[in-house]
Formats: sequence, structure tokens, C-alpha cells
Amino acid sequence: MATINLISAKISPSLRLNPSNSLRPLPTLCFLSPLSTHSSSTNHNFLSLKQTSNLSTTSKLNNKPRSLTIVSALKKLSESDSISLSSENDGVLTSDSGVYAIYDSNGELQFIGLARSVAASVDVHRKKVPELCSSIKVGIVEEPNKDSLTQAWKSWMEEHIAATGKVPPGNEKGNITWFRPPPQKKPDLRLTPGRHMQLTVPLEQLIDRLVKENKVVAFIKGSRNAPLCGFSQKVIGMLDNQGVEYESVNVLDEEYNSGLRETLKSYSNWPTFPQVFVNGELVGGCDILTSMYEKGELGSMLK
Ligand SMILES: N[C@@H](CCC(=O)N[C@@H](CS)C(=O)NCC(=O)O)C(=O)O
Ligand code: FES
Repeated sequence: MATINLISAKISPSLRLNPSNSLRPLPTLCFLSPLSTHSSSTNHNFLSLKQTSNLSTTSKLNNKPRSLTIVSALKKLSESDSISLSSENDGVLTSDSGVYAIYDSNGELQFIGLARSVAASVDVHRKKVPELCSSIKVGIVEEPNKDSLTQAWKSWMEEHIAATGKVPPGNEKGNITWFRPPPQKKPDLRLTPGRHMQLTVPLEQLIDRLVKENKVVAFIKGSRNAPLCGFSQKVIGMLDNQGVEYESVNVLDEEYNSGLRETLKSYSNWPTFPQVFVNGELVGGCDILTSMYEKGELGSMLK
């Protein structure tokens, strides 16, 4: 069986995590393949994160404390207390960071997650799949950071796999019941209905209308969801980062934008892509946008 040495886990309070409170647990993939890359041992006493718990009795839950503070390092999954997720326990979960294991009404472990705020993440699960959320075990990670949370999650996952030979169904690859899938970006704009339609207006006119009717337009190689060139990818990243509305057009899409790659170069008098237009005017490509971004000028120009 594989173990992870938490003693060596670096705990660096300054390391910043994605602020999302439903941090996606790291690679289930790892757990679908043999754990041969890890050292092999059955000893779980390696868990060195200091751990005590003042969550011990149901009577405490029945008294509905405002928030259960589990001041602790990580207990083993099998040794952690189970808390009912019935509505009478609403509001008792800690909003601290840690790992959690959610069980269904048959006591089957459905999902092991980690979160910046356990309460907030569990709330999302309870809204999404209430029928699978009957009880929970929580392990608070002191001084949470990406490493310590991930190690804690792995240790529970490995303990469960060692005990049952199974990955919890919610952690299986491809299972989207427990994760919010990443938001899909807008689709790219297309200049024409397709190559089968004979155009009655010149492409220049379509380009002109498109850049004048849309405040920000990025002509890129590939789609905004999957750019096919590093320059285009960088520009999309900067635009996304500014959180502004923008349109994108794939100059390599010969089905819907046939001829655009060459026509746009003469329209804008600019030989390369990406090309970003704002209010109908070419602002520039990757270098210019990068320079504006670094000077903090990009946001105001796009708004
Ligand atoms: N320095 C350029 C880099 C972009 C670039 O060099 N693009 C090339 C390679 S992707 C290009 O578009 N070449 C013309 C073409 O492929 O049609 C910028 O700032 O945008
Ligand atoms: S496609 Fe090769 S550098 Fe852009």
C-alpha cells in the first residue's frame, strides 16, 4: 500500500491557493493506476500534522453550536467522527479548511474532497446531490496550503482504497456529480454561415462590421477554448484575466472564416496574429498587449 510522508510536507502559510472554496481534489487519475511511484508501507502513523478534536459528541451537535471548531491536525479517516448531515445539523460544519468524506444513507463513502471552507463546499454538494449526502467526516488541516491540503486528501483517499480496494465513486475519473465543471467560455464568432454559402459581400466588409459592432475583438489562431498558438493563448489569457467581455474569431477556421487569415492582414495592415481590435481600431498583437498588461493599462483600455 502506498503512503505519503506528511512529515516532509512543507507548510508554508504564505503560499496562496485558488480562492475557490470548492477546490478540486487533485488527480483521481493517480488513484486509478497502481500507486507504485509512492513508497510502500501500511503505516499510517506518519500523519504528523498535530491533531486534536473538540468535536466529539452528538450532544454537542444537538445543542446546535454555531460552528464546530475542530482544532486539530488530521485524524485517520477511520478514526474521525461522523456527523449527520440532517437539516437539524445545518450550520454546524466548520468553515475552516480541510478534507471531508461524504457518506450516503447506506454508510457508503461517496466522495472525498478538500476545501478552503468545508462548510461552503459541503453546502454546494448538499444542494446538488442531497440524496447522496447523509453524513460526513471532517479533518481540519492546520496552516492549510496547497501541499498540506493535498497531502491530507491523499492520506484519506489512500486509507479508503487500502481498506476497500475502491476509489469513492465521486472521485472516479469523469464523474462530474461532485465537481462543478469549469465554466465553458463563449463560442468564437464566425464571419460566414459556412463555405457552402456563396458570399455576396466582400470579406473586408464583414470584418469591418464585426470589429465596429463589437467593442473588443481578438482574431486568434484556434478557438478561445483551445488556442493553437502560444501568442494567441497569451492574449486570451490576458483578456480573460481582465474579466472584460470580448469576442474572438478563429483565423484558422477555413470552414466558417474562409480567406480571413490573409484578408485580415491587408485590412489591418498587420502581418501576424493575434490581432486585437477595440472600438473598431487595431490595438496590436501579443507584444503590444503584453506591454500594456504589464503597465496596468490594458484594463482601462478595454473598458
Ligand atoms: N510579435 C507578434 C507575435 C505573433 C506572431 O509572430 N505570429 C505569427 C506566428 S503565429 C503569425 O501570425 N504569422 C502569420 C501567419 O501565420 O499567417 C505579436 O506581438 O503578436
Ligand atoms: S502558430 Fe506557431 S508561433 Fe503561432
